[in-house]
Amino acid sequence: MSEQANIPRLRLRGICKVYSSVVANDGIDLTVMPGEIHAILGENGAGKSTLMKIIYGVTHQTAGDMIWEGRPVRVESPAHARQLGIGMVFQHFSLFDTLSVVENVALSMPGKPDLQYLARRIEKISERYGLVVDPMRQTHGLSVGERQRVEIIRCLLQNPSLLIMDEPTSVLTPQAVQKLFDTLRQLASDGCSILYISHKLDEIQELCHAATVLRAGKVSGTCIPQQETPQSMARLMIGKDLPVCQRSTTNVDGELRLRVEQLSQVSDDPFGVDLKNIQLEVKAGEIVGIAGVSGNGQQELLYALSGEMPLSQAAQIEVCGVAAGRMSPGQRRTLGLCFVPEERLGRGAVPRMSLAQNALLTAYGSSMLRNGLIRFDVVRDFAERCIARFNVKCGGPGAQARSLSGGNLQKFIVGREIMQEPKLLIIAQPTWGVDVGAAAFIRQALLDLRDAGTAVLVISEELSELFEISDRIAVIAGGQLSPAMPSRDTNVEEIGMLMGGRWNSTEAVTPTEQSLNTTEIRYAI
Ligand SMILES: Nc1ncnc2c1ncn2[C@@H]1O[C@H](COP(=O)(O)OP(=O)(O)OP(=O)(O)O)[C@@H](O)[C@H]1O
Repeated sequence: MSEQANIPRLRLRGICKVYSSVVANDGIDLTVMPGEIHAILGENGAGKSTLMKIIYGVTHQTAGDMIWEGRPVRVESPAHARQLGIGMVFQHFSLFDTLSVVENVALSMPGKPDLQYLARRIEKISERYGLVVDPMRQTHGLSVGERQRVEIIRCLLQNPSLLIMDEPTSVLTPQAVQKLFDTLRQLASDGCSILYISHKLDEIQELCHAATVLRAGKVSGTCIPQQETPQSMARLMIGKDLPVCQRSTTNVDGELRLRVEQLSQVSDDPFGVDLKNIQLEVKAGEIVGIAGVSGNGQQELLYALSGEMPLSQAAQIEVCGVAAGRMSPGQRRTLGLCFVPEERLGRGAVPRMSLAQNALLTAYGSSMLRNGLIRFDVVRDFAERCIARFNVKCGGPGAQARSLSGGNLQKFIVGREIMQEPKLLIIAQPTWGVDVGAAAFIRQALLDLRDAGTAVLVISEELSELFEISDRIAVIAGGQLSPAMPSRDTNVEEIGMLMGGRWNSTEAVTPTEQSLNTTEIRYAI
C-alpha cells in the first residue's frame, strides 16, 4: 500500500456543535480512509447532517479539529470544501426552481461554464450512471426523485475525493439505487472516500465498509456492516429491537370516502405527466397504496387530489360523497380531507414559521379559531401534543420548522395531519428520511387510523412499506393508474410488471422511466 493510502483522507477529533439550545455534535471522532465507504448511522436528530455540514463548510464547529489528508484545516465554505475535493449531496434539495437543470448545475461550478458544453457533460454522466434527467428542463417541474438525481449529477461532475451523501436513495427507484451503488463502488475503487448517511440498513449492509453510530450527538459505537444484520444495526442505533407493525383484518364494507372518476388532465408543465382516465376508490377503514417510479404522474395526481390544481369538472373527484374537483385545498379540508405532500419544506411546512404556526396552517379546524380569533393556547397545546406523541426532537412548539432535522420535521407533519382524525388521509412518502424506529411508529399510526375508520391513500416508492400496510395496491405508470388489487393477492413480481406499465388496458402504457425488472423490484423489498 502506498504511503498516501495510509494517510486518512479525513480525521475528525472532538467535533462539537452547539446551536442556541441544542448540542447537535458532542465530541465526535471519526476517521475515513481513501477508498472507504463509511456509513453514518443514527436516529432522527442524532447529529448526522450537522456533522456533514461542518465537513462541507456549511456551518462551523464550536470546538474540535478537522484534518484533511494529513493537514489541519478549517473549512470556511462549501466553495472551499469543493476546492479541497469534498462534494456533498444534500437531503434537502438546494436547487433554484426558476432555473433549468443545467443553469442550477452551473451555479456550483467555478467561473462561467459554457452551458451547452455543460449540458453535454450532464447527459454523459446521467447516461453513464443511469440518472435519467434532461439538462434543459425547468427545475420547478421536477419530481423529488428527479431533483435528487440532479443533486447527485452536480456532485459527480466535480470529481470529488470525498463524497458526502445524505440519504441519497430515499426517492430513487430500486434500479437507480443499484446503478448508484455500482457508481459509488467504482468511485471507491478509484480511491474516492464516501460518507454515506442512510436510514436504510439493508443498503448500508450491502454497500458500506465501516459504520459509525451516533446517538444524541455522540459516537455510541462503530461496526463493520457486512458482519451485522439490519436488525443488529437497528439495535445499535435505537438501543432496542425494532417494533413490528400489528395489523387487523381488512374492513371491506366501509363507506366510500374518495372516488376519482375518469380523471384526465393535461399537465400545464410541458415536462409534466398527463393524467389519463384515472379511476380510484378508497373506502373508510382501508389503506390503498399507490406504487410507481417517481415522475410517472404521482405529483400531478397529488395536486389534483389536494386541490392545488383544481379540475374542470367537479364530479371527477368526490370527497366523502361531495363533488370536490373544483374545490380549493381549504374547502376539501372542511370535508374531512387531510393531506401530507411529498415535499416537506415548502409544501408540508413553512420553513421560517414555528411548529405551532405550522400546526395552525392546516389544523385550524381543531378548535384553534373562535369568533375569527386565533386561540394561541390551543395552537400551542396541539403542537406540544404532536411533538410528544410523535417523539419529535426539537426545541418545542416555538422552534422554526427549518431548525428541525429532516426526519423530525417529517414526523411533525405526519403527526399534525393524523391528529386531526381525518375522514380521508392522503399521504405521500410517509416515512421519507425517517429512522427505522420512527418509520415503524408512523406505519403503525396509519394502521391505527385505518382501524378507527379513516380512509387512507398512501403514495410511496417503498414497496416494502406498501406491502406492510396496504389493503389494496395500485400502480401509477405514464400517468395511468392500474386497478387496485388486494395486496394479499399480488406480489412483488406482479407490481414490478405494473410499474413497467404492463397491465390489461386497451391503451399501451409507457412509463416515463425504463421498465424495472422484477429482480430489482425484489431487491427493494
Ligand atoms: N440550524 C439549527 N438551529 C437549531 N437547531 C438545529 C439546527 N440544525 C440542527 N439542529 C438540531 O440539531 C440536532 C441534530 O440535527 P441533525 O439535522 O444533525 O440530525 P440528523 O441526525 O441528521 O437527523 P435526521 O436523520 O432526521 O436527518 C437536532 O436536534 C436539530 O433540531
